[in-house]
Amino acid sequence: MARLHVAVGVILDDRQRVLVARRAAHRHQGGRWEFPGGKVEPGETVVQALCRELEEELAISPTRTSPMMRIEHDYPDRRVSLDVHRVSAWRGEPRGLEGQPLAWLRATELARRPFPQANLPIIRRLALPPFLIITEPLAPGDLAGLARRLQSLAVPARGAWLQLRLPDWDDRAYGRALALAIRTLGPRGVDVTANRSPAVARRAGGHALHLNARALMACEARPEGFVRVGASCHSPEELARAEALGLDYALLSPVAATASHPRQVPLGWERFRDWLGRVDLPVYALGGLGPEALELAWAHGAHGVAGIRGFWPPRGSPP
Ligand SMILES: Nc1nc2c([nH]c(=O)n2[C@@H]2O[C@H](COP(=O)(O)OP(=O)(O)OP(=O)(O)O)[C@@H](O)[C@H]2O)c(=O)[nH]1
Ligand SMILES: [Mg+2]
Repeated sequence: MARLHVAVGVILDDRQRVLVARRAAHRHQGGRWEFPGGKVEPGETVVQALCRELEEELAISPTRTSPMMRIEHDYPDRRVSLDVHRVSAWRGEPRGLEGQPLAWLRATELARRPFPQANLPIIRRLALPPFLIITEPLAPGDLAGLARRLQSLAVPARGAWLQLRLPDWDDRAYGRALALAIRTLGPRGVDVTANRSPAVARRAGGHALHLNARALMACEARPEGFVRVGASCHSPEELARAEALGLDYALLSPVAATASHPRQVPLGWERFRDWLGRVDLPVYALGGLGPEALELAWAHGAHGVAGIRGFWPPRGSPP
């Protein structure tokens, strides 16, 4: 059975909602929801096919696309290869030209609708927000200062999570900081990831864990008891280890020059794209980048942007 090559569009608005459509009952995987798209015709590139399908099905013309992932899936009656691209800008107002119902859904809402089995990796990937905000250095034990900084955080409309990175704090103070961050940011929709030993993270109520490159390379297996585990990487070997351990994401740095690590040689975007292309893992670009770099990061294969300075208001500015 020949594999069907399909161009699939993850159409994202500026609040990170995704446009989905319901497939007509009589079609393959009928009645389920889908990301709009269709078969790549002979002689077409994937992006050309995607643009044609979105014109035919939704009356929109994509003006900005970026590669997101590729999925091979075997149904009992059909083998498909989904070439998934983000669509982050387009001309026109989407309409269901084939009479198909449409809906704009947040990542958390996708999981509640029936999708074809092949789409599950897309839905899992969209559950990771595009921004990962890392805490700035802070005087050890200064919980009041941390509370003020967390209050001042302007959460991007596309969604973000926070990595609590306080390497100078001892375990006891770190545990209190983690509990405080979860309490403060949880209600604002910002998930908090601990950058500490699994035991300290668990004791403070943390459910997501981040490993630095040294901890990653020392790990024999994925740490247990966390809904999400990721790692900092600076080389293809470290990325390969993160993938082999079954981690959920990686940070790859430094993409550009940074004030916090002035002696490290930046990777540049071309090497960044080359390295992340060797693994099947969502990778955040880190190093000298702020939220404005998101489209550039997407264009180079990244899942999103991680950073410190570009995400926090200047110190001393009004809350
Ligand atoms: N468009 C789309 N197709 C998907 C998704 N997930 C998935 O398994 N598929 C499968 O990919 C195949 C091709 O998609 P399609 O039916 O949209 O193809 P098309 O627009 O060219 O339609 P046509 O068959 O009416 O010519 C179908 O077997 C479909 O079940 C998805 O999210 N979007
Ligand atoms: Mg279609």
